[in-house]
Amino acid sequence: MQALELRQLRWPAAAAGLDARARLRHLAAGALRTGRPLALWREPGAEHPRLLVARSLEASFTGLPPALDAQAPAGFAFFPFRDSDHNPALFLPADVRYDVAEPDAVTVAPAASYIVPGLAAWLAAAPLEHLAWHRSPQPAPHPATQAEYTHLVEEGVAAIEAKEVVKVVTSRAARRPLPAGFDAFAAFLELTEQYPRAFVSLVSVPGVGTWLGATPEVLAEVTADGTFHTMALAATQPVTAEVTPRTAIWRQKEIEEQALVARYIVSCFKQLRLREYHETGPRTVVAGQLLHLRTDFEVNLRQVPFPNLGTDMLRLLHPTSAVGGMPKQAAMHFIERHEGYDRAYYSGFLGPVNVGAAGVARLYVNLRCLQLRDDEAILYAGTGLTVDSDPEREWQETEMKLETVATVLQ
Ligand SMILES: C=C(O[C@@H]1C=C(C(=O)O)C=C[C@H]1O)C(=O)O
Repeated sequence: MQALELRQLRWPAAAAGLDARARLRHLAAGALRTGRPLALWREPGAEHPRLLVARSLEASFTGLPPALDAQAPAGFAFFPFRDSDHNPALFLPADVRYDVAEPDAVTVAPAASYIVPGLAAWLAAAPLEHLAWHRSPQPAPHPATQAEYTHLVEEGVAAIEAKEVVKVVTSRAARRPLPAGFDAFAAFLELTEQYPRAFVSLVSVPGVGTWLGATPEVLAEVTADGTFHTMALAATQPVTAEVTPRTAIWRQKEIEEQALVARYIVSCFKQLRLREYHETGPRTVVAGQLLHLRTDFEVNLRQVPFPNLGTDMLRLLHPTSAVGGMPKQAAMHFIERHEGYDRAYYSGFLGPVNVGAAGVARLYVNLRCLQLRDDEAILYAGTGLTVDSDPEREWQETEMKLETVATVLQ
């Protein structure tokens, strides 16, 4: 039904000289200029990026995590680690869509028909050189020194020893200067080239800020063939000449850490009384320059009496024990008391719901990301702790994770 109401705008003759990526950039520039939220993303394995522009910030505020079913509104979810006034939960309605795979059309939803005249004029306007990305009005978070992070890890290990938590994921922010002439749009395209298997995104929202990242972690997916998918991703080591997915050896600590995440997912299925899931793994997978252990969970939605499984699982899963810990509430409490900075949208989740096709949703954990500020970027990374964690190693692990997105700052 929805498709019938969508309106297609054609690019005018004036835009004939712009290729699809230049058009993508031009549409993003228009959204920024008119103060609208936008999301650019490239799904793992997909050739082309997509763009979604919401008609307004007000229309993008939301409460509950999105519903993952074919009848739910189409849009792009952008959720913080923890909701707050500074970091609102957002669902950008799919008011304007552009898919580089269909370079000649721009699709406009009925709710945004009032912006059609302005948009049509913009399509014919000359492209801008410089894009003014939305900025967060919040102060930059405190970047932890190695001594501070060591202390945090020690406190985490002590909390595990005291049986306050079984696992906790600590994290930190790091500040890096932006190279001269840094262009976030070009950086987004660079990440899509460098990490073909990651979910690469650039989200910019007025009053909220601009985030760029390349994440390896699916939170909740519903695909066109009616499959629900989630994963337990944890444990980290660098790829080297000797250590590849085929040869990697994992320590007991890492195996246990990942198993806890997998067990948490199974406990969510149990809570919903679902038994018919397929579990594959754990396997060693590559994410950029890093290796992780991953277990995949799949449910054939056509064979189980759970029409809302995707929606229910999303609400149970976030924040997963891969970014918070276990038990969930105790780990969240530890993080709030000890971490000493605002994670904002790092380790939240993001992704499209019903955008490419109705009934298809792809939500990812927002990892390996940075927040863009006036002349610097804030990078974020965390590590899952267990009773055997060594602060020096955990620091090194955050350094390696920061490098994934830092490649665009060189
Ligand atoms: C927390 C992060 O990553 C998560 C934690 C991991 C770990 O502790 O080994 C591995 C993958 C992710 O689930 C991050 O990238 O910041």
